[in-house]
Amino acid sequence: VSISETDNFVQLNQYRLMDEIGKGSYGVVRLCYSDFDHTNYAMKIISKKRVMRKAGLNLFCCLLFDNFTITVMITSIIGRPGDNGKNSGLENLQREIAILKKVDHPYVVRLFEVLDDPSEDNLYLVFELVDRGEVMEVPGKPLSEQTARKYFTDVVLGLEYLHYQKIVHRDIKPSNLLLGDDGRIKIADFGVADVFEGDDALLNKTAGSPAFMAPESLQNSRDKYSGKGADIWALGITLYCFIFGKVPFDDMNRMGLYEKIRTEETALNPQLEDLLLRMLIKDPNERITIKGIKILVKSML
Ligand SMILES: COc1ccc(C(=O)/C=C\Nc2cc(OC)c(C(=O)O)cc2Cl)cc1
Repeated sequence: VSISETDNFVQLNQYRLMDEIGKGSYGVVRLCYSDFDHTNYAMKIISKKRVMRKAGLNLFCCLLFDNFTITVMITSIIGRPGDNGKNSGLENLQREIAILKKVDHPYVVRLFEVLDDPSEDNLYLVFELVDRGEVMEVPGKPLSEQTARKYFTDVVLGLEYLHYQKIVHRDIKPSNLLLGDDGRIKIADFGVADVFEGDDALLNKTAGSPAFMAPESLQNSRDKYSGKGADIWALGITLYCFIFGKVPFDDMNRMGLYEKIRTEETALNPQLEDLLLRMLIKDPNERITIKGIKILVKSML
């Protein structure tokens, strides 16, 4: 990887890096332009050190002699029982890249190239640019029902493809759904995705974003839970976000949030829906009255 800092932009091989267009726990995504094919791409920049640290690896120590940097990687993988160390940072990264190389579907983001200079901390993933970025902000402006249904259908087909390929995504949420100029959705971010054998992934650790975690993944029992089922739950929370512009379960405190996910009925309970429908009856003679509303609300409380 030849890196040149001329003027005020970075050139990586044929790619000229431009504005930052995405940011997350993984690192940043920058818009980049290729001199080869005169096309824009999205470049995800991942710090290998940060990935290692995040995976609970000990620090490596770097001894500097003269101008040589002899990096002695003294790492001890703090594996959790049953992890058999597969969660070390670089294994995570290799798994993510292997999955990205395997997927090929109109509703899943496409990886074109990986630029990895062993002597460099950064790893560069070159993706197709999905022009309009994240489908929506959460909390944010709800989508119209028609738009919500359109996007939801794309995600369902994209997720069906991933499950068919024996991949569970494990972090389905609006910020990982990118919107193209063609109005189609692409599922992105396989940072915590997993491949499985047989009919389903049997998981025992949580992953992804707390507000989208399935209740069965938050039980204190050691029982394993279905990876596909957890993706479907996250898809449900995502659809709720499309319609209401916010997540159904929220709490300042992580434990409080988990309790709500485990126990609280989804705010859109049938009675609320029933009340809404009765208030929105076109025919005023059929429409619910204040008296009727008070009876319904009382039965809801
Ligand atoms: C306003 O215009 C915009 C156009 C494109 C973007 C954009 O692309 C953002 C994130 N992109 C990505 C993120 C990923 O993970 C977190 C992955 C992955 O790891 O699969 C791939 C991509 Cl592309 C943003 C704004």
